[in-house]
Amino acid sequence: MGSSTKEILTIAASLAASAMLFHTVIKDFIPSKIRNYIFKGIRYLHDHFSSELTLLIDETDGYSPNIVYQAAMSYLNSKISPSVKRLRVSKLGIDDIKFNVSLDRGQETIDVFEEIQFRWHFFSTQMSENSRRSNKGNLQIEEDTELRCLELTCNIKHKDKVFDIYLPFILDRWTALKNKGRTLNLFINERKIWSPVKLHHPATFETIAMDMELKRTVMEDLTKFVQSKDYYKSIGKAWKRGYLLYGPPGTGKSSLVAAMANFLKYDIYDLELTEVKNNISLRGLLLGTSSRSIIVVEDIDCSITMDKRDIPTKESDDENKTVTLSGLLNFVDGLWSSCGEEKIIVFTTNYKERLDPALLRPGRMDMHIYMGYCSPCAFRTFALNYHNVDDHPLFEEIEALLKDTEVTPATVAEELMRSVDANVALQGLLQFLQCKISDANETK
Ligand SMILES: Nc1ncnc2c1ncn2[C@@H]1O[C@H](COP(=O)(O)OP(=O)(O)OP(=O)(O)O)[C@@H](O)[C@H]1O
Ligand SMILES: [Mg+2]
Repeated sequence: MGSSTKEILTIAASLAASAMLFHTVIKDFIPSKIRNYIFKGIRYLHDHFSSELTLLIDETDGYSPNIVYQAAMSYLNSKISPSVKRLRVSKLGIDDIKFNVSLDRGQETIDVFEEIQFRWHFFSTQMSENSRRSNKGNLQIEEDTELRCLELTCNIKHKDKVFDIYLPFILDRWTALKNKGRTLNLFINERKIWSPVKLHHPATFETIAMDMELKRTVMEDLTKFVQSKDYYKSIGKAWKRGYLLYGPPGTGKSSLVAAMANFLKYDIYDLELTEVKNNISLRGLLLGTSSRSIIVVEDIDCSITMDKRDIPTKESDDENKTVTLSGLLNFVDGLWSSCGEEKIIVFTTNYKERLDPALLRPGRMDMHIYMGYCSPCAFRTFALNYHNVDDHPLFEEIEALLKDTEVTPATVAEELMRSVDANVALQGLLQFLQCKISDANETK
């Protein structure tokens, strides 16, 4: 190629690039139809003359999270170039030494890897779903959805390196980080998309105060589950396990879910059913959960109307209007979960007796775990964890009172935290229990 031709191409490419920049500037002033028309022309010019390779990495691949996107986001957070002018900053716990810094939408950063320059651009588009129709012609969803995307650009001559070295490197790094347990995520459903936040729940099986035998059974059950891939395959069942945690408020059900996640190094998907519009959205969300995760539906008795599971006269109508128990149970039975592996589903409730029998049927939830009022054994766990005390003259009296009254572990924990001095804290708990019992006797 002659040098003048090269110059022309360079000028054309930079003109196209400036025009693309122009596009972002004019987007507030020109109607979207005209803007898209102009933009298509500009993009054609740019792609035609440019020697750049551009990869678009969407946050989701259909319904499933795109792990290339997740890995790249995690990688970029540690690679933000000093010239970036808009950053998102967060800190989850006051004890966290570092700030979590990430790119804001619309920002670009440069990463140099093996002397090759890679340009990353983080942006999002608003997809209006007004016009999305099901194959039966029904309007499915009327809301806007934000689609987040990363754009990776480099010289086209590095195409092989991008696919053979750079992206695998980013993915390996992410897998290593995840396995170290540093990046457990808690996903929360916002409309039809899962949003991750870092899971920083300190609960572990050591800190959970519950019957020792039951604790051991749960831990063994989980350990057996993760080692049973071949077993599930051989019996033709989806590799998943269901737990129903029930008991009064403040007995540690949510804490146990966090302990399970920390024990297995699994992410948690906290499924808020009241945020889900219909079975179609529910299906999308469930398909969007990744393997090695715990899906939790808290207070299942409140979040789904039990009688909604009756088969509707027009099933498609019902699918569009509401979330039904049958929609959820289809998943529990493995119809959709067979798309992913190694999943645990947990339902929690304060009122097991209010649950639909369909949910309690043998074989549906593999284990029913009762989280009850504070037992002497649970109290000893708290005393050890909070005050490093495994024996004390007041233990006998406290344990005798705990057998006579119903106090939640949350209340006992609160009483024991009132003082850093073990003697004072235990004395306080004793007085609290004595008052509670004498109040109860008076009202009889
Ligand atoms: N069994 C327990 N072991 C350890 N800590 C507990 C236990 N139960 C309660 N706690 C403490 O009490 C707090 C509340 O407990 P948690 O939220 O797990 O209860 P829950 O059973 O999920 O309540 P709810 O039914 O209201 O959701 C926790 O932050 C934890 O510190
Ligand atoms: Mg809870």
